[in-house]
Amino acid sequence: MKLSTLKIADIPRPLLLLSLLILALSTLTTFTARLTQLSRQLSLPSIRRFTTTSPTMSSYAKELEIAQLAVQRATLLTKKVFHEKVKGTTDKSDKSPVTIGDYGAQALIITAIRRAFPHDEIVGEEEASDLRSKSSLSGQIWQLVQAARLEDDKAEETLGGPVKSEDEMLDMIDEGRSGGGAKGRIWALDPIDGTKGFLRGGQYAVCLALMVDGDVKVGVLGCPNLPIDDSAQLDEKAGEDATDEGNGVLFSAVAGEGATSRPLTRGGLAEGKTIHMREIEDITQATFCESVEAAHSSHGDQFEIAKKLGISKKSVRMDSQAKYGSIARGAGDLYLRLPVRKDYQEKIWDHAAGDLIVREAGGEVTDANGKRLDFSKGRTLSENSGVVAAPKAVHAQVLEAVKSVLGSK
Ligand SMILES: Nc1ncnc2c1ncn2[C@@H]1O[C@H](COP(=O)(O)O)[C@@H](O)[C@H]1OP(=O)(O)O
Ligand SMILES: [Mg+2]
Ligand SMILES: [Mg+2]
Ligand SMILES: [Mg+2]
Repeated sequence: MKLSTLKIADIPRPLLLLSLLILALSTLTTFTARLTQLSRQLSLPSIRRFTTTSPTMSSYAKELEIAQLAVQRATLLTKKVFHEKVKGTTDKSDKSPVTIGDYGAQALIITAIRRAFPHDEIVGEEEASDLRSKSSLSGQIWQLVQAARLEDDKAEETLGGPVKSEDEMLDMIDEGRSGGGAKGRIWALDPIDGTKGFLRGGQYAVCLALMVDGDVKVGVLGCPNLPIDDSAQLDEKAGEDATDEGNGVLFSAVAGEGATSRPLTRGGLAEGKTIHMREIEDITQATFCESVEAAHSSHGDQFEIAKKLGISKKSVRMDSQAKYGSIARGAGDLYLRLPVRKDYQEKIWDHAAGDLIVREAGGEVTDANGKRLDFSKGRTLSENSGVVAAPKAVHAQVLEAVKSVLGSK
């Protein structure tokens, strides 16, 4: 029989039904993929939820993978600098320290974001102007950036390959200049949070978060010096004499999908585990975390708040957003950060990832007035004052103690 004379009636029924089924399935798949893409572009969470076909398929799967791999790769560089005696430390205009580790990690992470999401904005802590006039420092960073490769070709390919030249590296650092705001997709990046801890041999974190229309949707924290074991409880020495030997954890969260921890590796991503905050039956037994640096939060107020709650255990002093990660996995319970100075505005990159990870692990994060942290106001949390993070069930009780101590000052 000639093909041109083939009639539908001549095709065997089972074959016809099978062809129709394949056609219907492929049309549905294309339609669903297009709808997901459209909803992402328009930031329509309701459509996105509807089109997510399986509960294990994340709404921000690609963003999460890139963010985790980029942070993991950057920790290869920061770990190397952590072990160097000389860390290329300089002072910024606000007198805070910055090292070759901070610049190198920012260059690596921004390069990965630029390759995967060329239209997204980035709010990064560092900028390259000082490096452009200090060529020896820039050269040292370039050596480190070239050496920081994941030992997994597929992972490197996912990240879009290495930084191409020293000039590109400087340009990438400067791509973190966005002013932030309430519209669109904006990444918040702190390449080394807790630089003072990093220099002292304490805890530090590589922090990255994606905000969409001012809301944090994806958060990743790389903490090379925290124990891998989620159940390792913090003691008062946890923030001191830290090392990455046998340690290193990568925390992550996607809005509405929970929080996860996995060991940091030198290659691809390790298997992750869901993490939860600890359920506190008796607040007097809670472990509370605070900054090491007395200039960053009020140790005096925090002591009074703990006393008011009946907590007699000494606080755990620890640098960086490692505090958020630690309470999110129940290694500690509370994180208090009460302002020392009225004029200091917290930076979004110091809180975005940690805020989401704690909330997704069953916690509540507000400022000292009980307001949610507002990441939509630009590079700083200008509408907030301090941070109070606690398991949901006891947050109101903790906040009451905060208000009572601050109100009586
Ligand atoms: N006066 C301050 N109050 C609160 N945080 C501060 C203050 N000065 C600096 N910081 C920030 O605290 C963060 C470290 O927090 P922690 O003490 O919990 O480790 C750093 O990112 C640092 O920002 P930066 O160094 O970028 O200026
Ligand atoms: Mg920081
Ligand atoms: Mg920093
Ligand atoms: Mg800094």
